[in-house]
Amino acid sequence: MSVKYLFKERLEALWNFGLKSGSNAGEEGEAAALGQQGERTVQSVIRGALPMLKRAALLSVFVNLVALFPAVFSLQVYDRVIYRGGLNTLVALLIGMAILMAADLILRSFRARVLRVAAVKIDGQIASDLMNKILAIPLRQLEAKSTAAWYALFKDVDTVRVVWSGAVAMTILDLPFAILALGLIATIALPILPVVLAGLACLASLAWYSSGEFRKRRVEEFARARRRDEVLAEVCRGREAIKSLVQDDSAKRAWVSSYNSWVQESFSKNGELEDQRELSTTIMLCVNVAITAVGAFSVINQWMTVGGLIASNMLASKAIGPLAALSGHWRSIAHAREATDRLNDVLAAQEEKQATGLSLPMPSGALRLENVSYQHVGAQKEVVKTVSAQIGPRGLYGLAGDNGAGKSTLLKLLRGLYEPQEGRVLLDEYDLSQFSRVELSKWIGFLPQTSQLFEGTIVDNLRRSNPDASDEQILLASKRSGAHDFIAKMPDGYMTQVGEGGNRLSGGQRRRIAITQAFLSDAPVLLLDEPTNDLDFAAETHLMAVFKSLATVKTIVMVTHSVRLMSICDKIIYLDKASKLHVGATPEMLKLLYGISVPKPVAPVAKPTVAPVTDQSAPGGLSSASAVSDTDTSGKAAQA
Ligand SMILES: Nc1ncnc2c1ncn2[C@@H]1O[C@H](COP(=O)(O)OP(=O)(O)OP(=O)(O)O)[C@@H](O)[C@H]1O
Repeated sequence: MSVKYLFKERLEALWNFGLKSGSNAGEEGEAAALGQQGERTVQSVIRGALPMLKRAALLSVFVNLVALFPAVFSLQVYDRVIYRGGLNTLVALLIGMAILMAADLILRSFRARVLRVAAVKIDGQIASDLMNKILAIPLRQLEAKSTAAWYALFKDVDTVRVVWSGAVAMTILDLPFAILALGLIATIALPILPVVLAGLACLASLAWYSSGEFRKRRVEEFARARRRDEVLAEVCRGREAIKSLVQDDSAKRAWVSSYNSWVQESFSKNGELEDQRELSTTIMLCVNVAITAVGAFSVINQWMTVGGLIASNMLASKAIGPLAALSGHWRSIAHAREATDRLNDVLAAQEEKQATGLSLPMPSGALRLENVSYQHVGAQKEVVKTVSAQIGPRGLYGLAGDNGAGKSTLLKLLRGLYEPQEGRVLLDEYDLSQFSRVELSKWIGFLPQTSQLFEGTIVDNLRRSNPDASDEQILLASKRSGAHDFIAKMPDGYMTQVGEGGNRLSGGQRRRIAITQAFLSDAPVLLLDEPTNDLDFAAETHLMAVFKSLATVKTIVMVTHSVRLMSICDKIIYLDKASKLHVGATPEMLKLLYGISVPKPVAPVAKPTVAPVTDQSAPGGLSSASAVSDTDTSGKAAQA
């Protein structure tokens, strides 16, 4: 290693004050973002940043010491240079001050840099812990808060970071040095000391008076700002409904009400704060005037020098400045404390089941509900109450029931997304509650009721649900869902950008991509929530054949209100209003429920457009090229 390199390394270490270089700090943040850090609280993250904060405090010692020198300089200039005509002394003092000013600049920029790195560490770790936590919290807990409330937690991270590494931290670091300035005043201008102490007492009372929110542990303005943001988020999400159903007035009313509530509080509180700020400025001015008056009297009586008067005026602002600034920082501190409590609550929240790590054989796909009950957060009663049923292995099951009967909830219980409060859900002999969500995804494919795509290309979205999927698997799943037809016709094909939430695609196109995602799993169980919603007749026809074919090797349970779709099911599971499950063969159930006979043929199941699917446990499974033929979705078969 060359001397030059060593020197450079030492210099970098000195510049970084023993911290890792900027790029390493980034890597640290990245590692944290990937969830490689253990569980934490906000306090433990701050403790982790303490070495940096201590370095900033150490630098503050030097910064504050250097900051006393201009006063000493003035003292020397007035008392020695002017009275004795000591030009040489002036030059020497000027050189000394130039060196000190340069040192001051370097120390300040070091301190700012150390605080910046501390900010990255604090923000990076809390934000990544929060993100990991949000991803690990059970769906039930996630649903208990609004989207905007989860989003606001990241603003809380900003608040904590700013307080610990911004102006508030600097003020707190500067506070103890008021004593140093007072000591110097006592040495060079003792008669001035009582005036400064009186000023300090006034400012301390003001700081105490203005700390109401800090003492109450609540900043009302920010609580109202969060409510305003929640309304705003809802208005933005519902923009299509607002436009098409002309809900402008109600949207505006909701926004105006939340906005007014926030603005009223903000206006009155900020008015109070401004008054306090003005008062502290007036107190400081009064202190200056009093110092000059008392100083002049003392100089006349030769109790102190003119230099002492000038210097003590400068020192007084050093002594009382941080305390004056503190009155303006209380709300930030109070807000940071509230934010810390909120973040700690979330960081301590119970997580989903961790992976067992066991490599178990693929189940056959037999689902069993044993006296399962489930109640949503905030609901009055159970939506599913002591239900039992045996589903599969293999076969196509239609899950029917009135709106709000609990079908989607039941499907999520079967997927292990909700854990029953009573009873068990079993897949073969395994209780689902022992496995992680990721482990279950290998056994159970799922299609949610609403299709949610994310910004990016079609293929990015497909890979989200199975990052290991090969191009062939993606192609086959797309052909199976019927998505390939429209994707292939797009100018950018699978690389087409879908836009925010998939808004550049039609509802039916989004649905087909969501179905492709479900098909990308090689699981023996497929749970589909209203799969053919938004689909045209031909696409539904195509999928009916696919489902029928897949059901020879998989257990498929689909929630549906479509009698056409129900008619191809082997069995219908009906969830009634009293949360009772009725399972029966399709013809009998359709007659019983809707008073209709199965129209024959409803779907072209006699001549499937999908080749029979081989046992999915065999290598290839869904990806088997023979499983799907290039399907005609024109609906000709249905018309036949
Ligand atoms: N996240 C939730 N928090 C609180 N209550 C919920 C939640 N999700 C659903 N519910 C309630 O549970 C009940 C069943 O909802 P679910 O979505 O399971 O019904 P569904 O049978 O699928 O209805 P639909 O046919 O209309 O889709 C409804 O009364 C609903 O209000």
